[in-house]
Amino acid sequence: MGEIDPAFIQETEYRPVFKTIEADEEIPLIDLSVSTPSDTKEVVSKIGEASKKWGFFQVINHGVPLELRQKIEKVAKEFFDQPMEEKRKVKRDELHPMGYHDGLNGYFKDQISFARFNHYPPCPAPHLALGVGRHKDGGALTILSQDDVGGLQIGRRSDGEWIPVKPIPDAFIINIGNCMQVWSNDLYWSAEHRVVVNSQRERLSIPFFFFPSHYVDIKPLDELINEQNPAKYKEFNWGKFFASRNRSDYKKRERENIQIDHFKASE
Ligand SMILES: O=C(O)CCC(=O)C(=O)O
Ligand SMILES: [Fe+2]
Repeated sequence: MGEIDPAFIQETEYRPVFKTIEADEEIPLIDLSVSTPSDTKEVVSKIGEASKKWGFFQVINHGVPLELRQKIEKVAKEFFDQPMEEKRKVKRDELHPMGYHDGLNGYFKDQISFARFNHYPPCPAPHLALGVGRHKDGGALTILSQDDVGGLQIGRRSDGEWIPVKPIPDAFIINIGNCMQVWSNDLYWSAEHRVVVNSQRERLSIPFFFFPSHYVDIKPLDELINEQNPAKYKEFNWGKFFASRNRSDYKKRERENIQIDHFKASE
């Protein structure tokens, strides 16, 4: 285990505090197996409640074959086990904010959704650093596969307390992104989250970010808006919002990343 890259060292106020968090609450675990219409109704209602209260939930019995997931994890591990100079060839930088990116022969021409492979090596100073700093996912929805190591924490909607997300074998974590929060006019919540690291074990996670097409303009849905519930956001263009977030990821020390709060109607 070598030196810690200064880019990962957090300002004092953002460093993780390793107190034992009494898990007085956890994000909901939702079983997606249904056999009757009333089961479906119940699942839909649980997803709605979880999206309001937490903006995060885990699902089991999702229908994605375990072997497929294991195959993807194996390939990811092979990639991260390569020498650093090989991996550097696909490094993200300001000119190539997406790093290595496969356009899949244009099959997803208007689609800008993508999967990311996050690798967190053991860290010599977990109390100074974060694997991923606090942020909200910008898109519509994220589906995250994590291994059994743990480290993801989410800011509870009610009080901002950091709550760990327990690894559950073969579950997927689903979280609401910024677009969904705006479409629902703040009914559903795009929760802040971060990743703490540890000095013992490496960790792998694979989020899939569902994004609208770049030309889509985002605003609260008309059917949710009325005099009692006025639009809480001004319209903004998703492609521009995303591009600007991507660029400012590389300047985070100088400038705050653009957030949906900047489009609040009252401002
Ligand atoms: O590694 C994780 O558990 C979450 C990563 C994450 O939040 C992200 O890539 O946006
Ligand atoms: Fe995230």
